[in-house]
Amino acid sequence: MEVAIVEHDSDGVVWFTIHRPEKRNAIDFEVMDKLEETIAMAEKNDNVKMLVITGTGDEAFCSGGDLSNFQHLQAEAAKQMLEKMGKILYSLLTLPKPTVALINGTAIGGGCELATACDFRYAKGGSKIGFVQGKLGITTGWGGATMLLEKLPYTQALDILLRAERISAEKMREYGWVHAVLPGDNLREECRNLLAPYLSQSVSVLRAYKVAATEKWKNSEFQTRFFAEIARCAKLWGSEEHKRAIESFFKKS
Ligand SMILES: CC[C@@H](C(=O)O)C(=O)SCCNC(=O)CCNC(=O)[C@H](O)C(C)(C)COP(=O)(O)OP(=O)(O)OC[C@H]1O[C@@H](n2cnc3c(N)ncnc32)[C@H](O)[C@@H]1OP(=O)(O)O
Repeated sequence: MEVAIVEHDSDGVVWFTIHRPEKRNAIDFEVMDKLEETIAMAEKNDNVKMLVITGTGDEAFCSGGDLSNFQHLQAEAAKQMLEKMGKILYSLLTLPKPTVALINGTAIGGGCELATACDFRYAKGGSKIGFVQGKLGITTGWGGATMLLEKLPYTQALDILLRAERISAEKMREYGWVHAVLPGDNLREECRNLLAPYLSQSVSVLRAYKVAATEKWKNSEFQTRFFAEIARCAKLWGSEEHKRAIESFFKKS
C-alpha cells in the first residue's frame, strides 16, 4: 500500500496526502522519500503552482516521526534520521512555490514541524496542535523550533515550545500559527476556495514572491542554527527520559 498519495489538479495544485491512518499518519523513511521526491518535482514542474500537504482521514494530520521505527535508533542513526528529515523540511521551507499544510486533525511532534515548514496552515476546527517534544524528553528534531521562532513573535513561539502542550487550532489561530480555521465538512473544497486568489496568478509571479520571501533563510547563519537544533535533539534521543516517554506511549496504545 502507498504511504503517500500525490495528486495533480488541473489548476496547478499538487496534493500530498500522508496515507498511514493506522499510525495516525506518522512519518517513516518511505514517507520522507516520497515527500522529498514530490518537493523536487514541484520545484521543477512549471505546471505546479502550489503544494498542499495533508493527511488521510479526519483523526490526524500527522503524529510526527514513526516511533515504532525510530524508538530504537542509536545515537548516530537517530542523528542521520533527524538530519534527513531536516533537509527535506528545509527544502520545503525554501521551495519557490507557495505551500499549505491542510491540517485535517491532530498534529503532534514532527507533524507540527512539517506544518511549520509550510507557508500557510489551514486547520479543521477543533484540531489539536502539539509541539509536545518537551514532554517526551527531546526537543524539536527536524528544525521546527528554528522555523517557529522565525515565523511567530519570539514570546509566542517560546511559550508554545516550553509548554509542550496540545493547543486548539482556534488558539493557534490567535497566535498566528494557524491562518484559517475551517469547518471541515468538505476540507479540500474549503481549502481550494482559500487558494483561488493565489492560483489566479501566474507561476512566475508566485515563484518570484516566494523566492523573495525565503531569501533570508538561504544564508549559512540560518542553516547553522537549523542544523544545530537537530544535533541537540539527536543528543537527547537516547536519554532515559525519552526512552521512558516512548515506552509509556506504547504501553497505553
Ligand atoms: C522523530 C521526530 C520527532 C520530532 O522532531 O518531533 C517526533 O516526531 S517524535 C514523535 C512525536 N509524536 C508523538 O509522540 C505522537 C504519538 N501519538 C499520539 O500521541 C497519539 O497517537 C495521537 C496522534 C494523539 C492520536 O491519538 P489516538 O487517536 O487516540 O490514537 P492512538 O494513540 O490509539 O494511535 C493509533 C495507532 O497509531 C499508532 N501511532 C500513533 N502515533 C504514532 C507514531 N508517532 N509513531 C508510531 N505509531 C503511532 C499507535 O501506536 C496506535 O497503534 P495501534 O495500537 O497498533 O493501533
